Amino acid sequence: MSILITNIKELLQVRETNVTIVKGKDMKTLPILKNAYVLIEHDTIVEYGSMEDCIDIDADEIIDATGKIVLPAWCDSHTHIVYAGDRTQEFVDRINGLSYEDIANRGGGILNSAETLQNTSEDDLYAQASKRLTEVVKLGTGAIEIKSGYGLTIDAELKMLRVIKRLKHDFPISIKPTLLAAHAIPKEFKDNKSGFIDLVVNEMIPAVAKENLAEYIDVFCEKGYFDLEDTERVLKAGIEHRMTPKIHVNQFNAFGGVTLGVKYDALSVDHLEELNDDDIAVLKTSNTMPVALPSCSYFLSIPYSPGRAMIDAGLPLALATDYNPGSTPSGNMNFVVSTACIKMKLTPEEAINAATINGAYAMGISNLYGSICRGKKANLIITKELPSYYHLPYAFGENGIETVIINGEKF
Ligand SMILES: N=CN[C@@H](CCC(=O)O)C(=O)O
Ligand SMILES: [Zn+2]
Repeated sequence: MSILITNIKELLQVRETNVTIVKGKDMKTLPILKNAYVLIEHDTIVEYGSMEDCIDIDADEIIDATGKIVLPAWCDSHTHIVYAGDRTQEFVDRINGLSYEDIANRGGGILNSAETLQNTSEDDLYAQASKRLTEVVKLGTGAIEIKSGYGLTIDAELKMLRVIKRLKHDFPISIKPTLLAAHAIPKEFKDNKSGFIDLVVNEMIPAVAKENLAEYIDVFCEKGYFDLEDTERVLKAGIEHRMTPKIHVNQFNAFGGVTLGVKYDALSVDHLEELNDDDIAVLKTSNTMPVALPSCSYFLSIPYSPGRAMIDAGLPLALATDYNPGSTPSGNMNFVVSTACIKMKLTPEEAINAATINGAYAMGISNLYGSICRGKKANLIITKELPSYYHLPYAFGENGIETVIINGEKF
């Protein structure tokens, strides 16, 4: 099967060499080809170029993209898309004055989602997650990371990870599974946090590793959740079981989580709404990708991660949704890109780099995803007719996407 996309008004993120990360001022550059074509064979981008050179190319299907933009599908490197039910009541409680912290302190929040998930069958959980995943792929997501963390018991964490495994099997997009056992302290361990860490380290991580269900190990390193010592214990155990750290840090407080992540060579450190100069300095010495989650800031009305300062300091930056029932009930990467431009002052070029190639880096797949490059996977977005690619972040809330191609097939 081959597809030839012709007359593309603007072909974005075209890379002649297989660039796998973009940092600092290079993020301002988004290579673009005007009046272009792309040729896909099976699941791979095999050629692209100017329409002037598109002669004698035949394909099983030709898509005329006159007036339209083509770009790599979004790479969403941080989600909790496998969850049960919703937290709409907490949403209303927050409108009426409670904070995210107040809700967690009275036993709601993550514990609320964990209770619902524990009482949901694996099939039902799969059905709920698969509906969400279908929707986000239609919104242009072509690779995604999915975390556990609403189980908090061995059985329920395994249930979540098995659902992720089924999604991986049933969907054409790339899915990366993460074990986030240390997401909140279960009620039964309220006064025995170290007992819960023992359970995570001695039982959950080995059980998950035995079934090979997670590539990454995550911890919610935050005041009231897990401190540096807890985080270090979990990361070490994960690494011993061949999982790479990829952690939640600095959402509400900056107290050394970034340095710890870098010490253990985390693939990414995510959230970073509260970031200080030391954090930026240590990230500069590392291969760790900082990941910002602007829809979480929007939904919780908390500060936005200082993406502008990070890029100006020479760092790379990735953008992801954080799709989850409590802090970000949205998996729309288009909104993330818009919000990063509007609220974090990223240029459209920086935001698109952050949501494609750098998002792929934060999932360890930027050799195959995140740019238009010969030999890379054919995961592409074709927009509706648009005046220019600026309209993607500018016309926030509008769905500019017409077609999504995943692995060389229309989704
Ligand atoms: N902050 C920790 N975990 C999720 C939210 C969890 C929840 O509220 O359900 C996040 O990344 O925002
Ligand atoms: Zn998260």
